[in-house]
Amino acid sequence: MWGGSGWVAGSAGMDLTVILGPMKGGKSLEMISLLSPLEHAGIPHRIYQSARHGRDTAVTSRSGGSLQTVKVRSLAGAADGDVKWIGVDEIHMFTTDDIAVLGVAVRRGIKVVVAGIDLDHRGLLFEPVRALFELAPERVIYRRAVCDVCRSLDATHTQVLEHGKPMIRELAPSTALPDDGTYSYEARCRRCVVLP
Ligand SMILES: Nc1ncnc2c1ncn2[C@@H]1O[C@H](COP(=O)(O)OP(=O)(O)O)[C@@H](O)[C@H]1O
Ligand SMILES: Cc1cn([C@H]2C[C@H](O)[C@@H](COP(=O)(O)O)O2)c(=O)[nH]c1=O
Repeated sequence: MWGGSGWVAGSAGMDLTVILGPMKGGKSLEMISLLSPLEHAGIPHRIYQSARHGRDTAVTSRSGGSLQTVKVRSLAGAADGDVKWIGVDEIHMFTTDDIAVLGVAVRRGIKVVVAGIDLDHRGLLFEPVRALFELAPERVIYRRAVCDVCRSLDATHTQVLEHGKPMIRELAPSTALPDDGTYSYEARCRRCVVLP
C-alpha cells in the first residue's frame, strides 16, 4: 500500500507492483527505494535476480545504491518458507511459468515487486511481461529515460547496437542479451528508435 510518503509495509491484501521501462530508466533506483526499508524493518523478504543477467550480482542503480540479491535461474520455490515480500529484478529474463509462481504468491498475500524491460530489442513486449499484465497488477510504474540520441526526456525503447548499428534481427524466444560489451545499449524515444 502506498502511504503518501512511502510504503506501508505489512498492510493486508494482495499486492503486485510492476516497474517497467527501457534500460537506464531508473527501474533499479525505484526498486531500491521501494525495497531497501524492509531490511531496516526486519520484514522477511527475498530479492531475486536472474542468473542470466551477468552485469552485476546485486540490484545496482547507475545512480548509486544497491540491494543484495539471490541469483536464480527459475522462481520455483521463490515463495517457500516465511517470506512476506518478494522482489525480482530483470523479470524479462524469466519465463511465464515463473510469473505463474508469482501469481500464486500474490494470492497467498505475499507482496511482490518486480522490475524489468517491457519492450525487447525489436520493440515487442516480452512474454513474461505480458503474463504479468494478466495478473492484473495493483500498480504499474512506467519509467522513462533520457533519449541517448535527441536528449528528450521520453525514451521508451532500448536500442541494441551491434558494431554501432541497430541490431533488429529476430532472436530465439527468451534470449537474454549480455551486458558485457558484446552489444551497446541506448535508451531511445519513439522518434529515434529504429525498429524492424
Ligand atoms: N540515457 C539515460 N537516461 C536516464 N538516466 C540515465 C541515462 N544514462 C545514465 N543515466 C543515469 O542512470 C540512472 C538510472 O539508472 P538505473 O537505475 O540503473 O536504471 P535501470 O535499472 O532502469 O537500467 C539515472 O538516474 C541517471 O543517473
Ligand atoms: C534491450 C534488451 C536488453 N536485454 C538485457 C541487457 C541487460 O543485461 C538487461 C537490462 O539491464 P537494466 O539496465 O537493468 O535495464 O537486459 C535483453 O536481455 N534483451 C533486450 O532486448
